[in-house]
Amino acid sequence: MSCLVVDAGHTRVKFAACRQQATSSLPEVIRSAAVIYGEPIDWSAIASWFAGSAPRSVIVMGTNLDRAQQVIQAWPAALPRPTLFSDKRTLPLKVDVEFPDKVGMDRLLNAVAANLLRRPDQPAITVGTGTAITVDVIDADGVFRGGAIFPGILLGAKSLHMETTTLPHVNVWELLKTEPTVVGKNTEQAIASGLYWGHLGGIRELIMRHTAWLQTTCSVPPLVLLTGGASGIVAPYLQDAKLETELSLRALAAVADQVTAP
Ligand SMILES: Nc1ncnc2c1ncn2[C@@H]1O[C@H](COP(=O)(O)OP(=O)(O)OP(=O)(O)O)[C@@H](O)[C@H]1O
Ligand SMILES: CC(C)(CO)[C@@H](O)C(=O)NCCC(=O)O
Repeated sequence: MSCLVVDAGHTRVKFAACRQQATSSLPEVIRSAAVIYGEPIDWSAIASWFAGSAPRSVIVMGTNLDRAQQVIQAWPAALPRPTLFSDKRTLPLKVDVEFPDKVGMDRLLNAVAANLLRRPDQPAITVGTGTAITVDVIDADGVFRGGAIFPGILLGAKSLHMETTTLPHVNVWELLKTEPTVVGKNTEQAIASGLYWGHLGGIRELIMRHTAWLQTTCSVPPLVLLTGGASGIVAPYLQDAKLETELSLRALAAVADQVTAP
C-alpha cells in the first residue's frame, strides 16, 4: 500500500505517492507533482493517484513551515486529512551539531535516506540541490555530522540582479534547459556560465573536502547521493555520485508509520 508525502519547500511544493518495493531499502516514488508557489495545485489529479485504494498515511513536512501550513489549509475533502510532521527529534537519526533543532528537515531526512542506502561500514555525503544547496556528512556510524549550505542557481540569479545596478535577471528555467557556453560573450551568457558551472564547481569542491574530512577517521569511500531540483544537471559530471530522486520525501515515506504513531 502506498502513502502520500508532501514537502513544502521554498520554491515549490512537492507531492509524491510512495510505495515500498522489494528492490530497494527506500520507498520508491510511484507518482509525483511539483507546483511553484502561486500556481494552482491540481488536487483532483493527486486524488486520482489513490482512486483504487486510499493512502496508508498522509504526511506534510516543510523546510518552509508556513508554506506547509498553507498547504494543509487548502487540503481537499477528497483526500484523507494529512499529519503535519515537524518534530525532528522523532526521526531515527543521531545528530551531532550545535543546534539539532535548527537543522532543516530536508537535510535530516536526506541523512535518514542515506542510512537506509549506505553499507553499514560506509559513510555518506548527501547533496540537496534546491533553493539552497546543501552538502552534508553522515559518518560510518550513521550520525549526521553537519555540512555546508550555499545559494542555489535560482537564488544566485535573483540576487545578482537585485543587489547590483548592472546585472540583468536571467531566466534560470531557460538556462537549465541547455548547457551554457563557458566563455560568455555578453552579460547574460557570462551570468549563465557562472551560475551553472559555479554551481557544479561548488558541489564538487565540497564533496572533495567532506570526503577528506571523513577519511581522517574512516578509509571507506563515502556513498555520495544527489537529489533535488537541479541534481540532474550536476549528475553527469559527478560519476562517483548516485542520483536519487526525491530523497527526503522517500525518507519521510520510510519513517511515516514511526513518526505518526500516537
Ligand atoms: N526541472 C529542473 N531542472 C533543473 N533545475 C531545476 C528544475 N527544477 C528546479 N530546479 C532548480 O532547483 C531549485 C529549486 O528546486 P526545488 O524545487 O527542489 O527546491 P525547493 O522547492 O525550493 O525546495 P527546498 O526548499 O526543499 O530546497 C531552483 O534553484 C531551480 O533552479
Ligand atoms: C538550507 C535549507 C534552506 C535547504 O533546503 C533548509 O535545510 C533549511 O531551511 N535549513 C535550516 C538551517 C540549517 O539547516 O542549519
